[in-house]
Amino acid sequence: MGYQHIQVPADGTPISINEDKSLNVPDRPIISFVEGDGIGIDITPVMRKVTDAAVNKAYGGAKSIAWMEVYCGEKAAERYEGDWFPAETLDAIKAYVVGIKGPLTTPVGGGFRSLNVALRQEMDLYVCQRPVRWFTGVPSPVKEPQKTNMVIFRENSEDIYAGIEYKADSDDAQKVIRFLTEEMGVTKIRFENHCGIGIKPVSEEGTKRLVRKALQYTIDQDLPSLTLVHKGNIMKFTEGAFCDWGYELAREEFGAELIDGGPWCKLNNPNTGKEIVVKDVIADAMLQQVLLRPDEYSVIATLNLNGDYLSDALAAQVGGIGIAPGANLSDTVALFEATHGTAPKYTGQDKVNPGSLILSAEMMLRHLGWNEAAELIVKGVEGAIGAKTVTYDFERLMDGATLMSCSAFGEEIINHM
Ligand SMILES: NC(=O)C1=CN([C@@H]2O[C@H](COP(=O)(O)OP(=O)(O)OC[C@H]3O[C@@H](n4cnc5c(N)ncnc54)[C@H](OP(=O)(O)O)[C@@H]3O)[C@@H](O)[C@H]2O)C=CC1
Ligand SMILES: O=C(O)CCC(=O)C(=O)O
Ligand SMILES: [Mg+2]
Repeated sequence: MGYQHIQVPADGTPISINEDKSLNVPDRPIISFVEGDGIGIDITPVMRKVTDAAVNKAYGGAKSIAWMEVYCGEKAAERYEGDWFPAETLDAIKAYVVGIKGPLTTPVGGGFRSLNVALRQEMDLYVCQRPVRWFTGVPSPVKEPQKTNMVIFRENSEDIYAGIEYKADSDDAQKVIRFLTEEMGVTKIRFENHCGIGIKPVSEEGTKRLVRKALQYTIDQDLPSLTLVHKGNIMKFTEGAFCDWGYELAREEFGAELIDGGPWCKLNNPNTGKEIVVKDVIADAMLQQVLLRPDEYSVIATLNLNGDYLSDALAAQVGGIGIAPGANLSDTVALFEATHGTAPKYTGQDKVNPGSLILSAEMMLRHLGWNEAAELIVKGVEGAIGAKTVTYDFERLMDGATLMSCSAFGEEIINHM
């Protein structure tokens, strides 16, 4: 395939997708990566080095990754005459099936829309999966961080996050406001003048495909519960519908039965026979529940914006967004990325924690079925933290720790594999 700026590694082989949607992973798969803006320049090379070291150690050279750089954000704009989101980047990520990305900048209040959200939408990466677990020794603001062990399934394509919004005073905003007031009988827009408008689409199909993935994951990983997190008491036909459709799916597709007349329900794991409870919690209450009673929650399915808030909040409980990994998934394509952003004040200082992106690569290795290499990454991270050789974010909260740069922390991880 001829690309303008993307160099396809001649010695790699593309991953292909089997009819049942499983992956056909060659011994030297081509994996696309976006370096990312801001601290992307610091963490992405470290992630690649650690990943290569884990793969090499696990398979003694029999397997390796052929990295293929693709461009998005500032680095794309430099190469593609100001185009921040080149079409060939999308084509390549899709064509090569599995990729990993550093964070990308999004201006607040104006400028272009989020490139991160655009990547998810363009490839219909409808699941944002963000595991939250504590690594022994990581400084945490809670007393018992080991009790926090959850996996967030955040709907990644709909909600207010989809970016359908109109600027105050624009013709579009005024048109929507006129439609609402004149044709829909809306009387509750408090200030119609100088009023921005956002739209919150939440569909049955969008909800069910997300909850289906979350419940299947709960079954596959033999976990005790799935919690639907929503603000359905206030936003009844969007967040409330998300909750209703989630329960409906559990009952109709997974055979869940009501507990005490519902709406909570339960099913037996078809693989292990263990009980799985499907429950719901309203989003504001959930933010205090996860702090006070974290061990009562396991898998979480939630809408896009709630999932965004919840993932940073939960990450803080287990040590911060320096070690908060994630994956954006469709039924075929997977694009792994950290939970955090570009942390611009630290750009190029070789300072920040590369852990989030490294643990995103760990998820990627499991996605490829390369579990031995993934285990080595976990071992390396645990070892480096256990030895208290850590980056500034942990060092400032740990007694007796040795401050490591971003790249030196990567080396420590490799030394502990
Ligand atoms: N998926 C993506 O690409 C995302 C992109 N963004 C974008 O990133 C930009 C900056 O957003 P901002 O709100 O500042 O959020 P960030 O997540 O970039 O940073 C917020 C703070 O989190 C801490 N932090 C972040 N990354 C790390 C790390 N690797 N190691 C240690 N600490 C870290 C730092 O805290 P401290 O100051 O305490 O050291 C930092 O100041 C925005 O343009 C935003 O839109 C945001 C989130 C996701
Ligand atoms: O796209 C962005 O700039 C922010 C996205 C974000 O915060 C997230 O996905 O967690
Ligand atoms: Mg976020």
